[in-house]
Amino acid sequence: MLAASGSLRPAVAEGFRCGYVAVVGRPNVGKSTLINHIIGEKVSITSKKPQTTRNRVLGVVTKPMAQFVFVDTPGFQTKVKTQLTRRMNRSVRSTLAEVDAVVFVIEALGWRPGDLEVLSLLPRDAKNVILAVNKTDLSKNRDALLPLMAESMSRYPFTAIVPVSAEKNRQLDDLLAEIEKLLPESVPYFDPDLFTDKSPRFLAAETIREKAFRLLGDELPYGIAVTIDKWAETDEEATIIATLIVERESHKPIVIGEGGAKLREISRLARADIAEMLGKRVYLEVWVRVRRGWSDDVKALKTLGYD
Ligand SMILES: Nc1nc2c(ncn2[C@@H]2O[C@H](COP(=O)(O)OP(=O)(O)OP(=O)(O)O)[C@@H](O)[C@H]2O)c(=O)[nH]1
Repeated sequence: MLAASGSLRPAVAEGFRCGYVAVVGRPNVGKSTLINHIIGEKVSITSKKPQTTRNRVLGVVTKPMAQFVFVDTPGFQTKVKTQLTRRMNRSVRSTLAEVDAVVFVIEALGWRPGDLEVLSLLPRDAKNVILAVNKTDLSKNRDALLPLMAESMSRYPFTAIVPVSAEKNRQLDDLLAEIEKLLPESVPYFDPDLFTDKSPRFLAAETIREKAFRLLGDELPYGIAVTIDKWAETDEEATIIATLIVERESHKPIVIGEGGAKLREISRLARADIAEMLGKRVYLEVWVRVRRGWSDDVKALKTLGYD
C-alpha cells in the first residue's frame, strides 16, 4: 500500500506545511470576502452535492511552502439560545479545537458585543488564534489601530494580530504568513494541480471524502483528506487510485470497517457517482493511510527506494 501511494506522490519541499484553517467572526465583519479574496475565484469549492457541513472545505490555497485548507464552521449561532443552538455551539467548539489555525475577524472600527459572543466560543487556552482586523480601509487614522490592538490582546491571547482589508486585498499575504506558522509540517492533503479548476480529479476526491463522511458520520473526527494517486482515462473507462488520509492509526479500522465493509461501501458509492460524472466506466481503488509529517514520509520513501 505504501509503495502504491508513496511512489506516486509528488515531491514536496522539506519543511512544507499543510493544515486546516477556520475563519470565524460575527455576521458582516467580512469573513466571506476575506476567504474569497484569499482563495480566489479559480479554486473555490466546486462540489454541488451536500456534504457533512461541519467538514465542508471552502477552498484550498497552495503556496510554495504551504497548503491552506479553508473549512467552514457552520452553526455559529449566538442569537437564539435554544437547545439546538447549544448543541451546535458545542459542535463549533469541537470543530475549532480540531483545526490547525483559527482566524478571528473583527472590524477596524472596534469591538462590538457580537464579537465578544463569538469570542466566547473559542477555547480560552488556544494558541492557534490569529486576529484579523478587517476593513482597515474604513479607518481614516492608522494610529487608531494601535489602541485597538492593545484592547484586543487584553480580550484574548491572540498569537498574532494582522490588520487587513479583505475588499482591497491589503495585507492578505501577511495574514497567510501568520497562518502558515501554525500549520504542521506535512505533505499537502490535496494535490495542488487538482485545485486550479473544477477538474474531474478534484471532484472525484471530493466525492470520496463526502461518501466517507456520510458513512462514518460522527465516528470519525475532523481530519480526513483524499489524494488521487493515479488517474488513467480512456474514452470508455477511468482507472482511479485514491488514498483516504486519516489522522491517527486508530482511525484506520473505523474507515476500513468489519472485514473491509465500510471502505468497500465508500468506494462503491463514490465509484457510482464518479462514473455518472465522467459518463464512463470507473475502476476505483481506495486505500487508507495515516497522515504523517513530511520527515516520516521521506523515511518511508527512502525505505522503498524512492529518494
Ligand atoms: N470597506 C470594506 N468593506 C468590506 C471589507 N470586507 C468586507 N466588506 C464588506 O462587508 C460586508 C460584509 O461582508 P461579508 O464578507 O459578507 O461578511 P461575513 O462576515 O461573511 O458576513 P456573514 O455571511 O453575514 O457572516 C460586505 O458588504 C462586504 O463588501 C473591507 O475590507 N473593507
